[in-house]
Amino acid sequence: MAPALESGTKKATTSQKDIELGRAYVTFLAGNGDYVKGVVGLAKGLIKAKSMYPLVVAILPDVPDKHRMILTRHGCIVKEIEPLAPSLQSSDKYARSYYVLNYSKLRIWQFVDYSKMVYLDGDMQVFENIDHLFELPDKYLYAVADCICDMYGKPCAEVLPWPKELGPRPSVYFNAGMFVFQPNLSIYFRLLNTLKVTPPTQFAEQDFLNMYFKDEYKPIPYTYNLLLAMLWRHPEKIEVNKAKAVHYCSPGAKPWKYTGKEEHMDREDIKMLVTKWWDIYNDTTLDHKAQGSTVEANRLREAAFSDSNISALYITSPSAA
Ligand SMILES: O=c1ccn([C@@H]2O[C@H](COP(=O)(O)OP(=O)(O)O[C@H]3O[C@H](CO)[C@H](O)[C@H](O)[C@H]3O)[C@@H](O)[C@H]2O)c(=O)[nH]1
Ligand SMILES: O[C@H]1[C@H](O)[C@@H](O)[C@H](O)[C@@H](O)[C@H]1O
Ligand SMILES: [Mn+2]
Repeated sequence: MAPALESGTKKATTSQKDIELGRAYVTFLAGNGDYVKGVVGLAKGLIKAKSMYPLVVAILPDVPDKHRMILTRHGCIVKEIEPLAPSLQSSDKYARSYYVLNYSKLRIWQFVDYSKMVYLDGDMQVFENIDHLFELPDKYLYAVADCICDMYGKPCAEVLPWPKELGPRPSVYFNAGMFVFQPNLSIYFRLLNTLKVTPPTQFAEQDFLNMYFKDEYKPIPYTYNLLLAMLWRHPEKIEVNKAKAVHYCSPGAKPWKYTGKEEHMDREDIKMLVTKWWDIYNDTTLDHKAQGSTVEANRLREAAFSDSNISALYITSPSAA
């Protein structure tokens, strides 16, 4: 069963202790294109939702200085990572050619200054506070099922094909655009070693993570990662107006280059969600807050972790599970 998640049950108040717990959101940015707009939008969305945790941006070396500075100005903590790609060759094509980049996402398991993180794709937006996700019991990987009609029964017709090279199909396939996890160096090195002997597949690191975490994965409600395709695939499973986090992942859906021309993109609900994204992106009052509260929270957090002994203590802290 998906664990109960109630935003209303825990009162969110920022304190030094919360910062010391080493919690942060994390996203991923590659290249010099306009995904940086997605990350800025996300940073502002988290501020608007009054999240008390900072946004770390794991960037590849090809992100230009100009973009790094924009991110810092919006209160993000920028951390450069090395590119990572599978060493084995495969004749399979990726579903989209750039998906190969996403294997670098596995580097975030090395961010052990943080005890728990919520990963969000740069093409996601947060419309409500989701800080309570950090309260989920340790030791599991939490994510939203990717288009499954019956979470505990048979996958629906549109379910993504499971590559047979990766062994038995997991009982539920999750979307890797959002997940709750714990950075951990032994898991990190195991991920890297496993990648060395795993052929690349259509959905790149998403397939890989589904394979690797199939026994630790726990589904959480769709509201934490509303894949736009759910609007036409399974409207009965979602409540679009109540979505806490929306994932603009369908072709043509990226708000910063939305034209409405691609298939499904002229739907009224899509237009509404794209407008909501722009409202946050264009809201300059959220820039002002980025200069104040979030930057200050980040400063305090960095100060809390400046003593490596303290951070080592958190890394080994016992599981609440
Ligand atoms: O040029 C790029 C391409 C991607 N990204 C980053 O990589 C993330 C993943 O790319 P997409 O969001 O375009 O991918 P989709 O959401 O369409 O695809 C799904 O499948 C992918 C398979 O690799 C990933 O698992 C992804 O998280 C999952 O939601 C982006 O959000 C962004 O954060 C960049 O920064 N620059
Ligand atoms: O996992 C996939 C992937 O994220 C695609 O980019 C998206 O278009 C699909 O809707 C989703 O099921
Ligand atoms: Mn995405």
